[in-house]
Amino acid sequence: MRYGTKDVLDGVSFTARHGEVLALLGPNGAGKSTTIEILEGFRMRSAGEVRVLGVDPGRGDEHWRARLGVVLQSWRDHGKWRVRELLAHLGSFYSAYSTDRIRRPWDVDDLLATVGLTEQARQRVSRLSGGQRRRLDVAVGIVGRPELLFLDEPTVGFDPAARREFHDLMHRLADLDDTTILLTTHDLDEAEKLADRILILSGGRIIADGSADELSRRVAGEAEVRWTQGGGRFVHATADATRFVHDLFKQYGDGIGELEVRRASLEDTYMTLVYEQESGGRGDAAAHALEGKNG
Ligand SMILES: Nc1ncnc2c1ncn2[C@@H]1O[C@H](COP(=O)(O)OP(=O)(O)OP(=O)(O)O)[C@@H](O)[C@H]1O
Repeated sequence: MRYGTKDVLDGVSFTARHGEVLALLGPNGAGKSTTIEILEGFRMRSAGEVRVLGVDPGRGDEHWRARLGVVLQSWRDHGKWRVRELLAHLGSFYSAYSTDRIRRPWDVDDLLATVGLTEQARQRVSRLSGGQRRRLDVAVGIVGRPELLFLDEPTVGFDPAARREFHDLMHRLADLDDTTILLTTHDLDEAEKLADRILILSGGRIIADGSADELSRRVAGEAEVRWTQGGGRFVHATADATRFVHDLFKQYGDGIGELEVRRASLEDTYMTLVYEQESGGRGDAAAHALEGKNG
């Protein structure tokens, strides 16, 4: 993707498998929204090849669009509508695209309960709180029972309970309905909890692609083992924590207390990779190492 003379995406290449949850991470301005907008068919790429549900998004028709769900970063229309009316209205668009396998749209009362807006059903959209508004955005995105769902920073403004409910909903969509989900987030904890696979975009390129575990193991390498023994506290860094703990118990048995194994968090991994890329250092090398291991 090129804006004017500036390349903002370069060589971005990935495949999402059916029913997979993918999180797109990266610093501000990395190109996450641009990537998602190209896949949604909202923005025409300058070059390259894209297929979404088998179709080039630049040429997607209404039938194709009805199979997608989109939750945008900020969506501030329809303030005068009441919540239930708005969902019923938007849902009615999808009934023509109902199939034997996927009944469209989602029953409105079921959907309201699912996103936790039953009590607000008769309220005007303009009177909702920020978090309730975001729940409505999610409801709008899934009312057509999409096969593929795009979410751009879905949980900004959610309280911890709403965040957890949202994570449960995403798991349900992916596990029960086989929905493929692509989301962007700046919340690394969220990415770790939700995503089967994480893509890190930095400077318009994908610098890492793998599960949270794979990324932390391959990049940071070492885990930290802590324990107490004979009144002392110990810390040891090792690439093979399982074997180390096994040997530790073999040697000291019941003498070991307060055992703790800490892998590098996704945040550690993310910071390392992005720093390497931004400093023009080993980012590419790390990405290639990952690609090689992903095989
Ligand atoms: N319409 C546009 N015209 C010119 N440049 C643009 C346009 N839209 C985005 N850009 C530039 O493209 C780059 C990628 O922007 P994008 O919004 O995709 O990043 P992002 O990763 O989603 O960032 P954020 O985390 O801040 O939402 C940025 O440098 C931005 O300034």
